[in-house]
Amino acid sequence: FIHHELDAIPIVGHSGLLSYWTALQVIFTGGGPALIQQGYQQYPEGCFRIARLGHWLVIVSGPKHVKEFGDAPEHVLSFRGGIENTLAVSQVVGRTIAENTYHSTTIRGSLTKNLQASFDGVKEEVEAAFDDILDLPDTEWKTLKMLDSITAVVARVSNRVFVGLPLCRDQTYLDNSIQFAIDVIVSGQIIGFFPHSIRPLISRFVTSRNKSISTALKVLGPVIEERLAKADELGADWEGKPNDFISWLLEDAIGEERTVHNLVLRVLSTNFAALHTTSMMFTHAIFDLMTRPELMQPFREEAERVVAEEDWTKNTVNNMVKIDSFLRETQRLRTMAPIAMLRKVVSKDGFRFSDGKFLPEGTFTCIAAHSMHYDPSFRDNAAEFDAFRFVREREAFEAARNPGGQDMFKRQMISTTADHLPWGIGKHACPGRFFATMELKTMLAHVVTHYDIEPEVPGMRPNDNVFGLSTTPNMWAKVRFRKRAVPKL
Ligand code: HEM
Repeated sequence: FIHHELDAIPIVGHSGLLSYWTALQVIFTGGGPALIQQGYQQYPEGCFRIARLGHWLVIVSGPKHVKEFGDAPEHVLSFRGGIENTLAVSQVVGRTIAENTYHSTTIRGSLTKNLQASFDGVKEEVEAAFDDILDLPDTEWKTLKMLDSITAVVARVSNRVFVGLPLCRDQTYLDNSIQFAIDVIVSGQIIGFFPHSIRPLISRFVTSRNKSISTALKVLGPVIEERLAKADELGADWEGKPNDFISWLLEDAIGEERTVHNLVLRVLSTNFAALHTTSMMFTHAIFDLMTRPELMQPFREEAERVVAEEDWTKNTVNNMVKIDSFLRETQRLRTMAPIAMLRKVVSKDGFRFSDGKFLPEGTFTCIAAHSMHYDPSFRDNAAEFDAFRFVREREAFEAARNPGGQDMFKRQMISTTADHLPWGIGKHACPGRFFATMELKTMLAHVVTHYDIEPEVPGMRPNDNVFGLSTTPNMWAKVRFRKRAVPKL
């Protein structure tokens, strides 16, 4: 905890020996979000630090700092360094994944370019997955554990594009992909408590990841083996090649990445990044919708109108502006953590903001995203859930005679701005956000047109779960679903 170069940065919580007490409180008592909010109120445009076990975490706020933070290159502010410290990726998943993130390029490039082409599969899988997983044969109410049900739907829909049919409906494959992420987080955090020098030793005892990797090798391995064999035999563009994420990965994979083992790890890692993030976000959206029943009708009307105009296409989903605004508002208020964009300063010259604030090499740092989202200086009634906030902002841009201009995009779900950080911003902004947005909007349009929903306890939004510095929608909460008598779409 002694790091004199950080002396200029104020401490929130205890300092000295008692800083361990603060660090333990953050881990075990759920006090992290309140501590960060307290720091933010004291230093809204600046930075402060809180104690974590064994190091300080410098928390930065204000759009100007955020912009400079997001633009900093990897060799100065390292995304990988941040993740490695919390999840020990190189030990838990493997060195190749930690050192080479080419799958992010495939996600940002090929997956995004193929959204239109993937749409029919996504739509079909949304329908089939909700049918199978909610399992509502008639129009009676059924009470469902929401996060589990939604995770099961998201796993199927995402994997329709990642690995295609029939594997995207294979229960062993799906359960394993969901479990892999949980294994990584749990074992990564255990290993992360130990100093780097003994992590390889500790990781031998934290073996669950080996189990999920070997299961994935059994179920997904043969599919990848066949694709590699076809590419070797018939060339990269063989006739009948499926248009899915495995094929796109193979187009980008070179050298040691073209082995079954390493490609299986890439698909697992993509699932890791995609499944729980999307499921938690959609569960939050369901909680927000069920406690605001007045939103059902406008959403139904919008979905029915745009589909009537041009049937179901990716473009139809783009035109659902109310649903887009609602989901963006859910994301704004229900961040996955009080902080975002964890980084490690890896340049030996440290990192200096333009106003002179300095972070030395080795510092862990992040943004007070949640507090910024709730800050009334960035938006009116910031603490209030306003489903149509971004519809109005889009209309205001149109009225300002800038239709289709850059500003229009700034209020859409996919866009990142320095005061709206659910996807991060800058160099590492989520590359899967275009896919996630299409998936989430299609799912929500499907839910509102096919079901009625109600909270298990009338009017009550379940409280979030807080674990250290992460928050999730309530994992145990249940929601009542009923098939609409006459589904319109
Ligand atoms: C609602 C769903 C999602 C949310 C809220 C979300 C959020 C984020 C955030 C906050 C980051 C980190 C930004 C940073 O630290 O600067 C990130 C990174 C990432 N996300 Fe997402 N994500 C979602 C869905 C997805 C999906 C569907 C995929 C894959 C198809 C994906 C792939 C990734 C990858 C690979 C990275 C690392 C980027 C890099 O290496 O630079 N995400 N995401």
